[in-house]
Amino acid sequence: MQTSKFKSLFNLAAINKNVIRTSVTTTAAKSENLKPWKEIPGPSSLPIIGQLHHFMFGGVFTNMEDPQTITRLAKKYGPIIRLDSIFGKPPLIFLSDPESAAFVLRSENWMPIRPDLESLEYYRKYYKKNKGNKVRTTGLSTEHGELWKEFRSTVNPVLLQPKTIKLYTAVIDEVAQDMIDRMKASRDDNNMITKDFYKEMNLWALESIGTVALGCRLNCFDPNLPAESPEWQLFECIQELFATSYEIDFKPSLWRLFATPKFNKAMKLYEQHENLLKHFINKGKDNLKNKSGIEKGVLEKLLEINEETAYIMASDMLFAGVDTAANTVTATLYLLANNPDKQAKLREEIMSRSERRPYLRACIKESMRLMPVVSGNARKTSKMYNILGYEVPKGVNVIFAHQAMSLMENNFPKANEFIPERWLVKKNDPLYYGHAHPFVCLPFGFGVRSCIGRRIAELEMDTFISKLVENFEMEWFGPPPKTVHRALNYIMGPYNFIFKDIK
Ligand code: HEM
Repeated sequence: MQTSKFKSLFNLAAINKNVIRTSVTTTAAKSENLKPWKEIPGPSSLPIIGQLHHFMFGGVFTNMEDPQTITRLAKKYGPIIRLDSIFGKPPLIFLSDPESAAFVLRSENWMPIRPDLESLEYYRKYYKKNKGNKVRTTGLSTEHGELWKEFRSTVNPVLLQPKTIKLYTAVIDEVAQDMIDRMKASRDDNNMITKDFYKEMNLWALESIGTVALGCRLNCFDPNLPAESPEWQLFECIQELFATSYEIDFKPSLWRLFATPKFNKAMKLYEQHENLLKHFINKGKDNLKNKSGIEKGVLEKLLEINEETAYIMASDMLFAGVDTAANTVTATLYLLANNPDKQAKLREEIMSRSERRPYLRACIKESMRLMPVVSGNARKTSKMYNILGYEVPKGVNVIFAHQAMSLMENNFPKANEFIPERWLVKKNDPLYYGHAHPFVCLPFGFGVRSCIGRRIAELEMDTFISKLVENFEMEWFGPPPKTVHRALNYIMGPYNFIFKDIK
């Protein structure tokens, strides 16, 4: 039981509301001093339909895909916003107060529950079981409690060891070089990529994570790959899965009450994904027979635990590691193309061939602050909280609005500008990132449940972005690309990049 009390020590200036904060949070709070959950500000609620009308024409959630929705709501309602239960989905709270976020995230750090991909959880826990499959642990993305903890403790030593990740340096470099060659070959006379840029970045990310999760090159870049090949099917299946899961997991949907056509489609796609992964893991196992070198890679180590662990982890890596890396690279390229001075500075660092590349790291961090692929982390409360004077009950999904907080001037000065230097300058510089509360910007999540693929993602992105900057002078024309918020923030284009060869 959490008993400690935190006092709020700093001002909240960014929000239009005057919120006088006395205490932040405590689970042992005296509830008589707290305002009830229903009084938390938020869109109005009607009898029976609750807040549903706000999702309809003209409502604040009509355009849920607008990444600025939470910023707008925070301006209107303040740092804590309530959304009631709709169609069986648990109620939701958006928090844009970093100290409260810190308290909840820390308090939930023993066995955190992250509300996420509910339809995938259903597929893994119930749909498979109904078909006669034994299901013990379903994976990091979908498991909670003791089973999650046990599984995470088993796979942490495999995925978080720098020595193991380093083994992939050469093959990740090979994938990046192949993608550069593919991009060079697909430019028109104006040095613009003629292929679908969104797909291209996703192909790069799938090919990269495939080397780790499946222990083999998928060869997705092969221009002669037939549409019915397992490689292409896997790529298409992942894209479709994300679109379908968004429709039923993140938008109001009745699938929790009965099997809707979209729900049935999602189950079919999850099944197809599983079968394709098993095919590729078998290919990876064959590769292991001809392996040279004694150091064991991720697939080999996971297979040593058992085959189910290798499959579950591969599935999670492909779910969590493709769109995330692809969108982060696209965002970084856009920001570099739009800021030629920063791009030139980065090129200088890369061309120096120094092993340390602090400016590259700073550019990626800054891109994840300004245009994050994950707009907010989330936890389901395992107990009652006092947040900013309100009683927040157990079982509520709390979304920490990191994207909104990261773009507030009181957290990061010149918040809307791309300034990688803020991650490198000293304390006495007003731009120094450390002046912001550490829970404002958490692109890889927090604590024991933070991103297990972080090291792999960093290796992939560092390698690919370095090669891009080394090979191309990147320019951008026209307005910024459109970004839509689904489960993640997706950069949808138009992709007005120009990739000129470096002379
Ligand atoms: C730029 C790339 C990426 C970003 C920004 C990112 C971000 C995140 C975030 C925010 C979480 C939730 C953490 C939390 O709840 O505290 C997460 C979880 C996770 N990520 Fe990543 N991720 C990236 C790439 C990857 C890659 C390449 C993999 C593949 C290995 C991966 C695998 C996972 C898995 C399996 C989880 C669930 C962990 C758990 O619940 O125990 N991610 N990621």
